[in-house]
Amino acid sequence: MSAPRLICDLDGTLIDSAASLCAAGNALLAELGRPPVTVETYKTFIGKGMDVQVERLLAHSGGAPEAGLEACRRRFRELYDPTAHSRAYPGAVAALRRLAAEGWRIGVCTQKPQAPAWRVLRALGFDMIESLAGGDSVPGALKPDPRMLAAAAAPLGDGPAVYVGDSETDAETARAGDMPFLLFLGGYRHGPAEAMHPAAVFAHHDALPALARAAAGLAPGAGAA
Ligand SMILES: O=C(O)COP(=O)(O)O
Ligand SMILES: [Mg+2]
Repeated sequence: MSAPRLICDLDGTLIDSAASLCAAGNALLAELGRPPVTVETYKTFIGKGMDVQVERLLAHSGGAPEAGLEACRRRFRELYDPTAHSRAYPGAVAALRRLAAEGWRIGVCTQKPQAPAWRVLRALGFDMIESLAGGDSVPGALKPDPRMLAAAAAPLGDGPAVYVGDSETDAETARAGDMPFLLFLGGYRHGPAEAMHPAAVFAHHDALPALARAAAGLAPGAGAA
């Protein structure tokens, strides 16, 4: 059988990155002479990519400044350091290592541009990731466009594929891409989990390998070999 494939969202699923995004947002606000926002507030801006985050942040803090939205988006990218204040969720690296050792092929599908996404994955020990589709991978497409999921999955062969994410956008992406969806409850979703109709939910990444096997239709403990 072809190797099973696990496609993972990044922010709020593999890494807790809200503090690093919030730090860039607050540095931008400081340059504009505006007061900072809390990480909890910043989490409500996450889900549709960095450009939308900046738009929502500025709308929250008084509207687009004279410099213009595009200039602020560019400045945000310059200020953003994906490795500062980011951490892997407990057990996330171990869960993916375990699946990779069983023969799974693993990719990432994120709204974050590819360069900072690869940087933070390498910095936090996700060396089993083989493919990545980012916000700048498919021209004009962000999740929930299923071309994003296809771009992450295609380099990994043609085995059964499962998508794991944390947000409403991820649930829609999985539906559009016709993949079973596993929902991590500790990320940045904006509403109740039930409304997203996941195949399964988990609160700690220790649970992920068994849920991924079940969602891919594999026997418990079975790998690709
Ligand atoms: O950038 C965002 O808004 C969300 O990023 P993600 O797709 O990695 O969760
Ligand atoms: Mg996410």
